[in-house]
Amino acid sequence: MSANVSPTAGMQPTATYDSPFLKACRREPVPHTPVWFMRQAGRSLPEYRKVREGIGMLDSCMRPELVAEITLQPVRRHRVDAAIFFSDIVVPLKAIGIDLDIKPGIGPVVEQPVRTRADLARLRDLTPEDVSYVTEAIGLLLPELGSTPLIGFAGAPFTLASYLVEGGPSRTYENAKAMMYGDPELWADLLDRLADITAAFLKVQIEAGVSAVQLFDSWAGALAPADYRRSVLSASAKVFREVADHGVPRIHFGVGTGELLGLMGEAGADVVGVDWRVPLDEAARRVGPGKALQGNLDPTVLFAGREAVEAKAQEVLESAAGLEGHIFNLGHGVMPSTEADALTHLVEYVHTRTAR
Ligand SMILES: Cc1c2[nH]c(c1CCC(=O)O)Cc1[nH]c(c(CCC(=O)O)c1C)Cc1[nH]c(c(CCC(=O)O)c1C)Cc1[nH]c(c(C)c1CCC(=O)O)C2
Repeated sequence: MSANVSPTAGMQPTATYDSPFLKACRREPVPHTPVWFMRQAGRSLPEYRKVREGIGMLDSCMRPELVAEITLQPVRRHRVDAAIFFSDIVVPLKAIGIDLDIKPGIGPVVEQPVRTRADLARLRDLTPEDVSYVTEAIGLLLPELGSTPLIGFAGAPFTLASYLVEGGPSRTYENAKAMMYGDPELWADLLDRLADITAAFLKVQIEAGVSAVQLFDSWAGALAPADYRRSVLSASAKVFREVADHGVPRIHFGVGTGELLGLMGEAGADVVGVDWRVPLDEAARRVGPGKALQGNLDPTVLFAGREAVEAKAQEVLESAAGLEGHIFNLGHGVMPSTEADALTHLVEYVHTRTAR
């Protein structure tokens, strides 16, 4: 049984359930604004670079002890309010047999892109046995984390499709969008398959004991709102619906999604992640009532020195002052060359400034 089942499910609240991060997700009062960073585990940490030496990215995701160690590193060093499970959005695709790799400095590369109806057959259902190393790693992590919540995650159908159809990272998504505009039926079936795989992957993590889940639709900002509504929203909404009755908060995040925030709210998450382009008070108006917000310091601010970091963090806190439920984060992932100490200081700063 997971350590953070809601009291409405008949369980006693636990220290994890009462953590600032989970309280903020539920829009309850918090002792201080909780902080965590997307990509907090990664190349910004010398201890990460050390343990990853000579081990490929995907290989490292399949070694439970290494996954647990890497997940814990930023919690120990920065005292963030949540851990994020060390994995990657393409892990479930690899686990069902898609021939792909994560190339250093490039990202996920798919050997044979998905372009035709026949290619869909390669996307079989994901079973818990396909990712037993994930369940095992979460089992190792929970006792080590104590009351610090663990966030599970998956890639959203559109972002996964962008890698599968393009065959790798893209700036224009021309092949993916060509399928979306040119063969809407095939596109809908592809996104529906990916929604099932994503929901299954999130359920594995929830059953293993994660306290919250985040759906990364990192590249959804490439879409016009009308196309997002017509061709993407229902697949992401299906993922949120599938995990709705598990009692863990669901976070929805994308980059460059200012014009999509209302629709992302409609997709059904409890918390919406916002990048740095839209101030949080304006984001709250766009997302609509009843949802917490997560964000949104520009990750490049961390290169500008302490004074600038504090001033810009203060701006984020001020624009969040009227919100019910704010989780402090960056507007996108930590950049690899970020000074680790700048992140530690930022956590301390937000905790001190918001202590109530
Ligand atoms: C788009 C996307 C991917 N992966 C992910 C996303 C969505 C988040 C986002 O928008 O950034 C999600 C992801 N990938 C990773 C995490 C770990 C958890 C954390 O946030 O700390 C998470 C949440 C580890 C990783 N995933 C990857 C790394 C870097 C590889 C390494 O350290 O060797 C890490 C730490 C590889 C990866 N994987 C992907 C990219 C673009 C890259 C970068 C390639 C590179 O710059 O080398 C695909």
